[in-house]
Amino acid sequence: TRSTRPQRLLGAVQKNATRGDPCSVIQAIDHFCRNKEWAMNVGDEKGCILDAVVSEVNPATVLELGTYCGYSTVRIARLLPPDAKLITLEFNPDFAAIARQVIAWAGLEEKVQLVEGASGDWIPRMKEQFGVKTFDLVFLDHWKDRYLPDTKLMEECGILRKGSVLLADNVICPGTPDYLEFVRNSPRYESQYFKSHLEYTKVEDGLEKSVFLG
Ligand SMILES: Cc1ncnc2c1ncn2[C@@H]1O[C@H](/C=C/CNC(=O)c2cc(-c3ccc(F)cc3)cc(O)c2O)[C@@H](O)[C@H]1O
Ligand SMILES: [Mg+2]
Repeated sequence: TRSTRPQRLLGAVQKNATRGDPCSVIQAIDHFCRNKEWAMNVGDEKGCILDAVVSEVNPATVLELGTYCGYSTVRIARLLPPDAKLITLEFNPDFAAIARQVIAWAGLEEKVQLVEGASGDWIPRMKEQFGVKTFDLVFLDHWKDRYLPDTKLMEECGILRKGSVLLADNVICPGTPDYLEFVRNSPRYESQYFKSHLEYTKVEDGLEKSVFLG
């Protein structure tokens, strides 16, 4: 049977990237998506903004919602200090299997814990399951209608602390209007929009950075 796009993306990584070299994995995926088949990775342009926020926050604990093929997982994990931890949630087992191999090819398994399951089920269990009290940085890139409910859930579960940074992809395209309205109008967040473009296209998109004020 015909391979899937994530399988072909993994093939491009294994063919063109150097094992243990995260930058070559990122480049291989961006080249594949720009020249062969578009895929919903945060991409190189928004990826540079992601890199800047990760470097600024210098997080010890990161939560990623929506792993897909692991592109942003690799982008983030490559910038983390040695004993920092990135937990990434993915409920599609086929995508999770691809992402594990992409993360392994980049040599970042030690820093990444990929958890298969739905964010709504796992957010309440972060403390007991992984011993993580709060997250310094959360990257939201899963179903767009889950950004707001999951943010409210993270608040309720107490996994955000004063100063925790939420960084949300696709706030313009496909768009997350209810989430954007919430973080921009809630007194509990200080929000900032980073204008960019939809990955590998000229369409406007951007990232919203929201600092939880406690
Ligand atoms: C509650 C829950 N729990 C766990 N995993 C979850 C989860 N909800 C989803 N997932 C997982 O996360 C990824 C889903 C990502 C959704 N992203 C997008 O839909 C997306 C779309 C575009 C896009 C833009 C213009 C177009 F014309 C077409 C597509 C661009 C993007 O950057 C996107 O992120 C995917 O791997 C899915 O299994
Ligand atoms: Mg996205």
